[in-house]
Amino acid sequence: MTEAVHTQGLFKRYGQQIAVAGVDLVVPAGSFAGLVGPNGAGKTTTLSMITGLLRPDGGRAVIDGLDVWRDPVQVKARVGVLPEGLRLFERLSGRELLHYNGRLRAIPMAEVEQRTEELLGVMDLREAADKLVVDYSTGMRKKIGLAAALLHNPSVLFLDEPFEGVDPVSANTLTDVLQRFTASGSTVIFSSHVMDLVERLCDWVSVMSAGHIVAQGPLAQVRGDRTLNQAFLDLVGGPKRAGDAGLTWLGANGAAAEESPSAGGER
Ligand SMILES: Nc1ncnc2c1ncn2[C@@H]1O[C@H](COP(=O)(O)OP(=O)(O)OP(=O)(O)O)[C@@H](O)[C@H]1O
Repeated sequence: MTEAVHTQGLFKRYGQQIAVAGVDLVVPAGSFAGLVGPNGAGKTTTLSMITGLLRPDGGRAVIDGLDVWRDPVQVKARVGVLPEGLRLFERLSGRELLHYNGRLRAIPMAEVEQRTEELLGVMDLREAADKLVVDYSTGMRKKIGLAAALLHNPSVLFLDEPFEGVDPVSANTLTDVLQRFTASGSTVIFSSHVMDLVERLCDWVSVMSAGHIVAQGPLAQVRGDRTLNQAFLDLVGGPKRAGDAGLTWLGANGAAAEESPSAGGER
């Protein structure tokens, strides 16, 4: 198995809080891989360390055989990233943003222009191409961010919650683009909370909980004879029943209103 990504003992601490507690993540080349885990499991911190955005306190991350923190320039040429809390140049139009990214990547201008038009078309952003990014909707921002991440044809694409805020039609478009991308041997790694989506798209899954990888492998192996959602709940230990947390007062409006003297019919 050729590995697109692997990490060894990746570790990050924020004060007393251990966010990532020695993660060995493996993703085979050509996979459509899902990184799943509950809120606060350490997914974003892990992806940030693997993509060279956040320096680990320990361990190493390797992409296409290159150490992310020793060969940062070579690694960054090979990866595309759609990070959480995407920051874009708001005063550029969508088209200008893609041109700018292409020039940053030293792609010849004629090539940049051709790729830009194709990506704008596929993402259904042609009509909005000359609009400033500041005026884009959440879903449009995701799509232009993904287009920017794809423009240099990376070998590995990292996406943090790529489908959040994206309408179903656009989500289908994004899915098509990403499936075409992996079919040609490139690798997609995305984090998500939407188990149905991960189950539908991914052939490889890594499950994180409390800073650790608790399961990892081909989808069929991680899922077993359960749905991925059930496997996830079994692995991370959920769900908590609302009654356990109290909340006896919640939703009692009708009953309270009937019992309340001020609501009664005595006048
Ligand atoms: N900059 C920071 N400073 C302090 N603690 C942080 C910081 N970033 C993350 N953490 C903590 O690290 C842990 C992992 O956070 P992270 O954002 O990686 O989780 P996640 O799995 O991506 O969560 P979510 O699904 O909610 O996005 C959490 O406990 C979080 O509070």
